[in-house]
Amino acid sequence: MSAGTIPARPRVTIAGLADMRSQRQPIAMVTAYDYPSAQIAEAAGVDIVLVGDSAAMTVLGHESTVPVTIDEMLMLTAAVRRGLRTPLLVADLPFGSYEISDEQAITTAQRFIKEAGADAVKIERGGTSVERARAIVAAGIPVMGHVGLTPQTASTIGGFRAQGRTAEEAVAVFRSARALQNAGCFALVFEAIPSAATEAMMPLLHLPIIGIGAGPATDGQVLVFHDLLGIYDGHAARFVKRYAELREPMITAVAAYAEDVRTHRYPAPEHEYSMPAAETQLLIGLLPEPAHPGDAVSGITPSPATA
Ligand SMILES: Nc1nc(=O)c2c([nH]1)NC[C@@H]1CN(c3ccc(C(=O)N[C@@H](CCC(=O)O)C(=O)O)cc3)CN21
Ligand SMILES: CC(C)C(=O)C(=O)O
Ligand SMILES: [Mg+2]
Repeated sequence: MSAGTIPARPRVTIAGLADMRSQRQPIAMVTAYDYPSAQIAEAAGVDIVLVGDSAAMTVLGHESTVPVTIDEMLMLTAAVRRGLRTPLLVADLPFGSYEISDEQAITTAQRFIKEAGADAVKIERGGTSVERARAIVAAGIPVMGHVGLTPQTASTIGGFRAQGRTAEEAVAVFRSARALQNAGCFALVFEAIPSAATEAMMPLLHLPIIGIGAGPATDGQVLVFHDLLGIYDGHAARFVKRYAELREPMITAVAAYAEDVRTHRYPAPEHEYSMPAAETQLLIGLLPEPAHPGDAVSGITPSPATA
C-alpha cells in the first residue's frame, strides 16, 4: 500500500498525549535531525518527534551535547518541520540558551516556535529550570521537562551515569519532576533512572512521562534515531535497543559505488543523457581543434619540463 492511500492520521496534540496517558496508551517518541529522518518518523507513525541536542553527538560529531548552538538547532528543527505533519514536534533548547534569565529562556523558546516551527520546547533539570519552564509556559509555549540523567550538565552529575540509584537521590529526582509538573510542563522525560524508582513515582505524577532508560512503567519511551537504527558509532548506553544495523549496509553501498567508479561500471548507459547525433556533429564543428599529441591533456597543467 502506498503512503498516499493511507488515510491521514490526525495531528498529535498536547491534550491528545494527556488522553493517551489516562487511557494507558503508550506514547512512542523518537529523535530526528533532518528532513529524511523526519519523513521516516512521520511514515512510521510515531507520536512525538524530538529534535534532540543529542544532534551535537549524532550529527555534528561532538563528544557531548554542550557545544551545539541555537542557530544549529534552529536549522535542524526547521528541516524536521518540513518532513513532519502528524507527530508533535519538540525541540531541545541547547545548553546556555535558557539558564541565564526568564527573558533569555522566553526569547530562545520563541525563536524555535517562530523561526523553526516547533510545537513545543524541552529544557533540562529541576532547580532554576523550574522557573524557566514556568516563564516559557506563561509566554504561551508548551514545555517538556527532562530529569534524571541530564546530559547538558553531565559533568556535575558524574558523567553519563544513571541517576536516582539511592533513595535520597531518587527523592531529589521526584521533587524536580513534581516541581516541573507544577510549573505547567505538559510532559517530562525520565532519563537513566532505575525502574523501581520510576515505578514508585509514576502514581504521584499526573502528566505524561516519557522514559529513556527508566524502565517499563512510564507512559512512553524515547530513543535516539541513530541508536535504534544502528548508525551511531559511539558507545551505546544500556537502554539502547537496536532495531536495525544500518551502518554496515551504508558503508557497503558507498564502497560499492566507489568501486564502480574505479572500474568504470558506473555510470552505465541508463544513467546518461542523450543528444541527437546531428547536434553532436554540429558541436564538434563549434569547439576548438583537439589538442595535438604531446600537448597538455585537458584539465592537467603541463609541468615546466614538458610545457
Ligand atoms: N546517540 C546518543 N544516544 C543517546 O541516548 C544520547 C546521546 N547520544 N547524547 C546525549 C545523551 C547522552 N546519553 C547517554 C550516553 C551514554 C550513556 C551510557 O553509556 N551510560 C552507561 C553508564 C550507566 C551507569 O553506569 O550509570 C551505560 O552503560 O548505560 C547514557 C546516556 C543519552 N543521550
Ligand atoms: C534522548 C533525548 C531525551 C534527548 O534529550 C536528546 O536526544 O537530546
Ligand atoms: Mg537532549
